[in-house]
Amino acid sequence: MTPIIKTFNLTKIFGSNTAVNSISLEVHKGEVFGLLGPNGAGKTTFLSMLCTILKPTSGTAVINGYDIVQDSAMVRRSIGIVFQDPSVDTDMTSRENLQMHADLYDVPVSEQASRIQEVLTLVQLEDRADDFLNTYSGGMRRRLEIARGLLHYPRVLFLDEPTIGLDPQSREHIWSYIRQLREREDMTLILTTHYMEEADELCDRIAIIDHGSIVALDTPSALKQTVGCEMILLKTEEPEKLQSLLAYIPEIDTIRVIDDEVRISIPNADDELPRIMEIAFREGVHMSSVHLSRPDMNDVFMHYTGREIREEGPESVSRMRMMRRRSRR
Ligand SMILES: Nc1ncnc2c1ncn2[C@@H]1O[C@H](COP(=O)(O)OP(=O)(O)OP(=O)(O)O)[C@@H](O)[C@H]1O
Repeated sequence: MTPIIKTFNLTKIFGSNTAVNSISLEVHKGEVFGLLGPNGAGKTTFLSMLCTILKPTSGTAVINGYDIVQDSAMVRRSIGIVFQDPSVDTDMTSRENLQMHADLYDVPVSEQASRIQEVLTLVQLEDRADDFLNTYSGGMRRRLEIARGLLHYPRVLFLDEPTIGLDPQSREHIWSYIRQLREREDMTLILTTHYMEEADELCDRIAIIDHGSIVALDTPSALKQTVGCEMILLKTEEPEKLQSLLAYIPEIDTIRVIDDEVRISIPNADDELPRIMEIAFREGVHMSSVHLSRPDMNDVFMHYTGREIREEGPESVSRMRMMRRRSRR
């Protein structure tokens, strides 16, 4: 796999605070790569260095073959940025807004009209392209921001919390555009999110950042496997009988009885469940409930950071971040 981003001991220190601590990683071409971490973990600082908004204190990174410090102008041409703060001018239409950005980003004049149409179609805003943005919903504005980040054919698109504050339906739409981008535009996407489900659904690989360092990096399924096994929980009036019937199944890691429940720890619980049900049925063991549980990204996050992301709440996080950014300006 060809890396499109490589970071080498990338570090950012603010006074006595090491916000990003010597991060070295590779992002492959065509990947959707997620950054997860608690508040203040260093995600935005890491992204800001890659986007050439902040200079590293030490270390470096190469994007699309260009060094973020030496060749920052070429890095900027290679990337698109969709950051969280709403930055669209609501007294314009989508088409006018995109036209202005096509000029800013030096999209060749002969290609501008067709490219604008292309990105509008991609985010399904073509029917509303000539309406003023103050008539748009939050989800539509976010879609326009994505379209704008794509105008100049970037090789890498950075999305900071792309669906924060959106309703579930708008979120699903954004997910589907992100998937299409990878397919249609042969693009690499780096996103930060506070939604565990989003990271799980969208990302090929996820890096968990805590206190400025990467504490885990792998595919969502591999990360989940590191934190625990899948479980099948069967309630029955004959738990000991069921335990002895199932005990010989070689795939089972452990099988325990607690009260009226048989608890089976087993990899690939989905695949093994029909066989377990068949044995119980054949031997006449009646079950009052069958429950399948597997570790999710919340368990992974908790395992590696010692914190529950739900406690922080994405909306309050969003507000805090906006306030912080405004106070930095
Ligand atoms: N411009 C700055 N000046 C001083 N300290 C900063 C600056 N930007 C970030 N920091 C500090 O660096 C650390 C990392 O912040 P960063 O915004 O990168 O975290 P984050 O993971 O993006 O958090 P969140 O999810 O809350 O946005 C924090 O301790 C933060 O206070």
